[in-house]
Amino acid sequence: MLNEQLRNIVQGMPKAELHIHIEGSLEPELIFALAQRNSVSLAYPSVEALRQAYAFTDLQSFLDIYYAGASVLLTEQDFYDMTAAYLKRAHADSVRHAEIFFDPQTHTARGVPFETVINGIWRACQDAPISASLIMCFLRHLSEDEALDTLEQAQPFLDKFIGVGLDSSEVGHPPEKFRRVFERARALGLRLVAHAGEEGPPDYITSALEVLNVERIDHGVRCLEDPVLVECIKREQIALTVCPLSNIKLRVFDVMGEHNLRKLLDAGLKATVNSDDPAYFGGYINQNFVAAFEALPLDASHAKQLARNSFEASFIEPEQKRAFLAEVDAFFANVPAA
Ligand code: HPA
Ligand SMILES: [Zn+2]
Repeated sequence: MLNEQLRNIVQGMPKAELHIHIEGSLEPELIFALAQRNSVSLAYPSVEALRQAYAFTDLQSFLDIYYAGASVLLTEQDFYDMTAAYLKRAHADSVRHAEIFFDPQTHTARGVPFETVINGIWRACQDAPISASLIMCFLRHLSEDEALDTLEQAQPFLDKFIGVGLDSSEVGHPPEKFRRVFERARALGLRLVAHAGEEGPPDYITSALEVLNVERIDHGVRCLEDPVLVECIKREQIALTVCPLSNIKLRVFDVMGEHNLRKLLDAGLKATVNSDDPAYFGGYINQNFVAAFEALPLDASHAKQLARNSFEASFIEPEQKRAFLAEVDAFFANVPAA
């Protein structure tokens, strides 16, 4: 059991969340409520039955259920309600700022208009108790032409999102498949991130950096297999948005005690802790901190480092960033061991 002082520290410290798929925050109860509201029929008879299906063996087995869950989202209000619920939950976890992924192709493929998706999510961010911005992800199992088409559809909404990312099935869909669309996004002034090195090999991290020019790597835990890559990530101060509970549920590591979060920090890498898909992986951001700190040799000094990393790695304006970092330092001023 985590001692009470350390638990209070990780729960109360100001933090940013940089790796959260908004569709992955859709709780089974809300899936059922939206299915009823929209007269959508579900393959599961009850909330409990749906929750029982959340036994994953790898990334793909999760994605199949995650896309099925998202099928209840039809109206702007649905997207608003889902996002507002996450933001309220994040606020309770002392999250001051969130950079939220959304997957428009999951919805446009079902006939939901692009503007319905982005307007609902964006409006909830405007009404939120915390600072929040959006990152539009391309589904890597689809073609680059489809990603280019999505970026085209997004052009009238460039004031509503700050960057683009790459998610969904990793192995067999290397970053270089999306070179042109990332080049185009960069020319539009968008920030760039990509999932790499979750299930995929360290080479995918290298090509996300070298071919796509991403500024942050989502997951990236497999980087430790390649010492040259580790040196590069360290030199360039590339942040890794690590998701401990996700990595256990999707069997990237067998048990939390084998997670490499402490090793990433010891290697001097700017690792952060995030929830990925909290409704599916058994916990929001603070539960990720608690689970990792319970199983690994991490103390108050690591908590402070992780809180600072989360703001340093964020895409907020420098002045706001300095203010958040000062808030972290003030919080830890009363913690002797930090
Ligand atoms: O963890 C993830 N990996 C890849 N794609 C995803 N889409 C939602 N969550 C994930
Ligand atoms: Zn993810």
